Amino acid sequence: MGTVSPPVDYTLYLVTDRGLAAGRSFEDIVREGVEGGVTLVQLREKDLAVRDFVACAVALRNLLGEYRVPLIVNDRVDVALACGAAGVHLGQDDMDCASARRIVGRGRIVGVSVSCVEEAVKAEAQGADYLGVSPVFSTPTKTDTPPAVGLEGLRAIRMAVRLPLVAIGGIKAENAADVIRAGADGLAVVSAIMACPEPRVAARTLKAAIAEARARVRTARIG
Ligand SMILES: Cc1ncc(COP(=O)(O)OP(=O)(O)O)c(N)n1
Ligand SMILES: Cc1ncsc1CCOP(=O)(O)O
Ligand SMILES: [Mg+2]
Repeated sequence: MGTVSPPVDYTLYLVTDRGLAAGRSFEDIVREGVEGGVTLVQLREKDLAVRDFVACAVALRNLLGEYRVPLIVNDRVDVALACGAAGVHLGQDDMDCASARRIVGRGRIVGVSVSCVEEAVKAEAQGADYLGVSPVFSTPTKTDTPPAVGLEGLRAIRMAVRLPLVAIGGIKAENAADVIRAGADGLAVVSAIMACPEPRVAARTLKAAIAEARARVRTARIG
């Protein structure tokens, strides 16, 4: 398993999509999300030239540095290294986890998207730091995905691996408790914060839902 210091808080993971900014400043949305309780941010850019991707990543890393919130870069190991990000997130069609680990070493986070037990077990064996269980629910934000794994699929992956699990896909405050109960350590969201007119409130609401669900899980374990 990869080791990262200091420990990463996966509780509320904001994955960016500037297409959802709707005329607002992308940086302001991220800032408000962080002020509302986002604990980790992933820069997800699909259309930027690599030079612009790096520039954007450096700017975001500087912004997040004010709050001591780590930055993860989606898809690109080179961009993650170039901007001094805390880590990189890789899907099943991106660079494989073992190769990425060889490049970034032990001091950076490598996250891997998984949608079944087999992928989860493999990513754990290859040294991933966390898994993005993806998608838990189908979502208009990303449609080129495997079928949604649902709460049952998430539970099965929880039983199979020890790594922190971040649930992504269709996560909202309304289903946050179910997802935490099914075994997620954290929730990753795009539209629930990026498309919300009040990102600070959205983050706060999600954070409260997670805290309450965790407290209930703890109580149920004791009782
Ligand atoms: C936390 C997290 N989990 C899953 C994904 C999806 O990654 P991937 O399958 O590579 O798809 P793209 O995001 O690259 O379109 C993610 N980005 N973050
Ligand atoms: C990036 C990504 N990977 C799997 S689903 C998804 C999008 C999640 O978006 P939303 O939180 O708006 O459902
Ligand atoms: Mg990817």
